[in-house]
Amino acid sequence: MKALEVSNLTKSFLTGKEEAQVLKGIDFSVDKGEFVSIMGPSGSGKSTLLYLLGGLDKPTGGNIYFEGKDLSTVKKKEMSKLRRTKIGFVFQFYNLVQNLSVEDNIMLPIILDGKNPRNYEIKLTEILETIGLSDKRKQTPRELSGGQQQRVAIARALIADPEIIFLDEPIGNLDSKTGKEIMELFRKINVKYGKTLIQVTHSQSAAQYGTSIIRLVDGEIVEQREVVAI
Ligand SMILES: Nc1ncnc2c1ncn2[C@@H]1O[C@H](COP(=O)(O)OP(=O)(O)OP(=O)(O)O)[C@@H](O)[C@H]1O
Repeated sequence: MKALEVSNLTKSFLTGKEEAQVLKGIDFSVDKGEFVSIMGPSGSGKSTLLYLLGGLDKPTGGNIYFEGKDLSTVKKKEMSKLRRTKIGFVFQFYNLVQNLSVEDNIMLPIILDGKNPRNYEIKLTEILETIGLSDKRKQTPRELSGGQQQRVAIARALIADPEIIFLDEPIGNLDSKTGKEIMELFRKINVKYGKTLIQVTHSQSAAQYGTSIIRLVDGEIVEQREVVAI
């Protein structure tokens, strides 16, 4: 079963009178349970592609099928619901709410979805254990290291049990040892929990944790290959 299918996807931005075509007809698909890394030079369109796939922005042309559903037919309200329930995001700079505790940050998608956080207590405890922050649940983000803050962001992405998680340079702000630990955690989330992951990364070693690599150059896919375990 396909998690995502993309067909002839294009995206242009208008800056002043100039129209810049950033994505020039992208085609690929992602199976459920895959861990795809999108790589390529700065400005090649990686983040733009990730935001389109995650429904954070709209394409200029082409189609994105999310579990077979054409996103262009999904209304705004339904799209927000889809993002809250089926999609998780992890960003380079964590995007945590500074004055909320670790557990409240993690519960945010549940509260925003109008659900009762009490029903998620057991899940929260399990996730805190998985990410290794059971003893930090009452602390606030500024009391945590960068790696710990990224773990909280990962927990927040997991709490609603999404189908697919998008990662935008998830270890771009971390030292190499911490980055490795975070990548191990993503591998576990992929293999043990069967989540589909799509990451944008500049790091060849981070890409090696995935199952396949898509290389973008100047808004086009120039290479698509399986990751061979070394
Ligand atoms: N909202 C926007 N308005 C205008 N131009 C944009 C917008 N977003 C992105 N671009 C342009 O699209 C191009 C691709 O940007 P994008 O951020 O997708 O690249 P990237 O491959 O992720 O780069 P990096 O590795 O540096 O993050 C760039 O030239 C950028 O200036």
